[in-house]
Amino acid sequence: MNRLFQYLKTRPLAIISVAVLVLLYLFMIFAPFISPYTPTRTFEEDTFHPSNIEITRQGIVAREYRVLNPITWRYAKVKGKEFHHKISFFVKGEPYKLFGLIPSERHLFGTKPDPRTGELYPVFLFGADNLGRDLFSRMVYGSRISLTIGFVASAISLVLAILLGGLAGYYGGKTDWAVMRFSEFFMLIPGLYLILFLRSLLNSKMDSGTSYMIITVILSLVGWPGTARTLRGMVHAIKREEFVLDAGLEGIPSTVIIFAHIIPQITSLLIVSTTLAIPLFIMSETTLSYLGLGIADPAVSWGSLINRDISTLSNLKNFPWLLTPVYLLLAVTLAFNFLGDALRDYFDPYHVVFKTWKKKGALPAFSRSGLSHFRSRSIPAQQAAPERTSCGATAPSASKHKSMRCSTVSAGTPFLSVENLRVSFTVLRGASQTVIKSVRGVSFSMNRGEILGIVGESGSGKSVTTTAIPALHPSNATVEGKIFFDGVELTSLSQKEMRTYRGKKIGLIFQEPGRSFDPLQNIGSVFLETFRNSDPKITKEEAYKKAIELLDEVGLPDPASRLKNFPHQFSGGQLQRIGIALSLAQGCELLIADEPTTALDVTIQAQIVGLLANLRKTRNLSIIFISHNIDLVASLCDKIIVMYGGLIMESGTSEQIMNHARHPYTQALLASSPKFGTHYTSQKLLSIPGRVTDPAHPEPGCPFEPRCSFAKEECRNAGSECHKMRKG
Ligand SMILES: Nc1ncnc2c1ncn2[C@@H]1O[C@H](COP(=O)(O)OP(=O)(O)OP(=O)(O)O)[C@@H](O)[C@H]1O
Repeated sequence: MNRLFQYLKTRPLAIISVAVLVLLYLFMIFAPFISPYTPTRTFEEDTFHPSNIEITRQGIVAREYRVLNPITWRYAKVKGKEFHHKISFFVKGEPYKLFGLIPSERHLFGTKPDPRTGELYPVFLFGADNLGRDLFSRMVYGSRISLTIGFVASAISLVLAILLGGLAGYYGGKTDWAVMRFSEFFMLIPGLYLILFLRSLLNSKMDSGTSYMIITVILSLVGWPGTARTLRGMVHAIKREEFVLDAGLEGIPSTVIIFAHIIPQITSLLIVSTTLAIPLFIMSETTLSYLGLGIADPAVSWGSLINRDISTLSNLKNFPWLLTPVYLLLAVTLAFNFLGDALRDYFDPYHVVFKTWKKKGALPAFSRSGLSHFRSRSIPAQQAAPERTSCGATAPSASKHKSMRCSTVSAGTPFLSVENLRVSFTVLRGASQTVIKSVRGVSFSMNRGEILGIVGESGSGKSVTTTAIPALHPSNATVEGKIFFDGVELTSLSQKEMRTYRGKKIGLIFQEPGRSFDPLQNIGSVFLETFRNSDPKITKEEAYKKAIELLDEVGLPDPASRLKNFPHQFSGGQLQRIGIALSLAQGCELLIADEPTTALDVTIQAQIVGLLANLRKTRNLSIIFISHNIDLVASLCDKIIVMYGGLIMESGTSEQIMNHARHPYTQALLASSPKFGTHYTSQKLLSIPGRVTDPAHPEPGCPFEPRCSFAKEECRNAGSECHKMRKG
């Protein structure tokens, strides 16, 4: 709150707006005390009386105007000082009950009884209306309806918008369809006509309380669809963000995901739409009241004041003070808009305001309980003193699985072994279901501390193969085969058991690191939550110290000062480093790097590759490195797998693949890769002819056969082994 106040101090218009609104709401709460009279009190002799307050040498006085000009029939000043009535504060006046409870007769200001006549001369701060009622008192009382109706109606419509828009965006499908059609019904008719239509359906003679309730409900019903549709679009987009998908895969309940991950992303939108909706609702109520369909007598609202007091143009010309409620409405609308603008900027971390804050060293921290992406959820297993079992299990939870399944583990067992992996997806193509056979029997293994490269054209099945290891496949996927990780067969684990591995022992980094981070969470708090998940008692200082060490290890310059920064304040390469550091913070043993350098320029690519190579050396980290760039893969990896059409075409050490490639597909890949130092004029860059195989209709034999210049009849038959390779 203090931070918000500090920020608002840098926005003078917002501060003025807050002051105006606070004042108005105070006036509303203390209306009977602030206003000299009740809104229905009439002074029959003073119809259309102008403001009569003057500042003289004697102080603030109410001047008598009770001389009518016989030509204009307007009041004229009565000359002479005896016609002044001194205005006093906390004077006795009409009795009332403050908050309906505390009886009192004191009013903020007024005149004292005339010593000669004992009469109370009326005070008109803004003048009087056609029945001689004090306009100021009526405006103060009118604010009770106008200001609350805006709040209540916008609160109801906001709740409706969050519920319906949120449900539609999050669940999609039939829910989305139903909510959208329902909202369209309300949006088809222009707002004002709809309000008038709904109002006209109801009884025109209602008491004040009923008319207040009815109007609030009508305004809420008309107000929700716009916000709901915007919310639906945002929720729909956010739920596809990696940090939200990851949370879902970790088994976090939908309600937690909605409230911890999604709602915070749309807070700024909600705040802005609420602050903008309030004046809109106030105006709508005013319009209704102006048209005589609003708040019923004897209650007053600003709208009803405008209706009754300025309903004829001659009134406006002769008695301009009757326009005061209009000016007030304008002021309130502007105040809400300025405040809404400032709040939107405060809650938007992308806004330039953060630069100013950074300079002052007072960056606002957006701590969001429960917010994190999947990297930030667990125990740094390596740091948490691993307990070794006879089978070599390293974490306590892993040892449980180990005890069940380690009978197959022997001394020479590879760290990771994938056996005959098949992954297919059932999708709708047109009206019929199609099975996409993305991975069709892939086997490979790697040792601890090894770096394995996977190359192949787009769609060859590299990502599907590797995301199957931590079971990151969607619900329409069917996975067959076995995956042994450190002796534990992963495909037999339940989702709950899998969480011990996914994002923890098995870390992942992707092509676009920015998408794995919650944009509203600064890096320091991401690390803090990561460490707190495993050690709830860890202090902020300890967590930050560890985070700084890790960030230093991955080569982020000046890590201590960067903890306060948000994801958008880092470059792609820096975010990739942070992602790696977060994986390490959770005790990652196998890092799957899916095209981690594709979105980076060559200098940064080289730095990230250097970092991975270094981590393998210092931490004995095992890495699977996926890339289209076969030269880059060869520079980093011990072994390379070449994939195409969901199959391994060829595998071997980097040296074998680069210098003695035997499969025509590998040779074609190498030929189509530009060589460093070669000018395009001296070496023609080749492309592989033909179209990439369709995984919905895979070839029975070698998938490369239709594009291969060495293809023979036998390549079309069952079996994918290349005849060139068979010949040795
Ligand atoms: N969820 C899914 N539903 C249907 N098909 C999918 C799904 N995910 C992947 N595929 C298909 O599986 C095949 C292999 O995809 P994969 O992402 O593994 O390719 P890739 O080799 O990693 O390509 P890239 O280099 O472009 O990332 C592609 O044809 C892809 O369209």
